[in-house]
Amino acid sequence: MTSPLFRTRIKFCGMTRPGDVRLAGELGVDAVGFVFAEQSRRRVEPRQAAAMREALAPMVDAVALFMDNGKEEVQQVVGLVRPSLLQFHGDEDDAFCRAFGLPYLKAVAMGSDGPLDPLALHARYPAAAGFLLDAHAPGEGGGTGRAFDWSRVPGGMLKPFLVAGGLTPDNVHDAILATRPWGVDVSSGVEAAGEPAGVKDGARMRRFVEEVRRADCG
Ligand SMILES: O=C(O)c1ccccc1N[C@@H]1O[C@H](COP(=O)(O)O)[C@@H](O)[C@H]1O
Repeated sequence: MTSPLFRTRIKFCGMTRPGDVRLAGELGVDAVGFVFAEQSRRRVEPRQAAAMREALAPMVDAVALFMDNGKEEVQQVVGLVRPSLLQFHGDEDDAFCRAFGLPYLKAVAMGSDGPLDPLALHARYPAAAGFLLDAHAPGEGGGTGRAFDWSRVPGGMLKPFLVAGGLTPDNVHDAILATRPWGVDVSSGVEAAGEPAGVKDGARMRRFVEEVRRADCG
């Protein structure tokens, strides 16, 4: 059997423990995310994220996630944590998102009925490295474990996009076949039942990666 050339990128978000970060690298995950959004149950302090970053394998991206945080706070995180990618979930505009000299992903709320217009999105965020299509409604935070209707992902996205929201080891294979994204992003779906938000489950992390690889071979 020949190996596929294309590989769906994987991001595990909302990391709170160095051991989970280490395992993500060992499993071949492409990026891990640290959440700095004010209201998040997975929010970590910059120093905590900087310590977790030490557990990161080489060639794995550290992503810093914000939702309407102030400029000074983003700058502080950039200085301490040294992420290679930023992710913005709030009302930030393109000028704000690109002001930190790092590539960024802009989250797009897919939890409303309106159609997603790739041209309008590109015009609004011309400097975005890509988009993260997440299940939450406009103005809401993510990380809810809720999925959106994958048939709403339009063809002709002009930039790489990640699908997020309610992904689990049980549905990520179908999500990839339905949307053919550049990458997938998961938080709740690889967490341990009965533990505080942010605590990941090693077996679920492993199975999630296996299911993405299975989709890539399909
Ligand atoms: O994880 C959070 O707490 C969070 C808070 C505010 C904005 C975004 C957040 N997480 C992002 O949401 C997606 C989907 O999460 P889930 O898999 O449905 O739990 C996650 O990938 C994060 O990027």
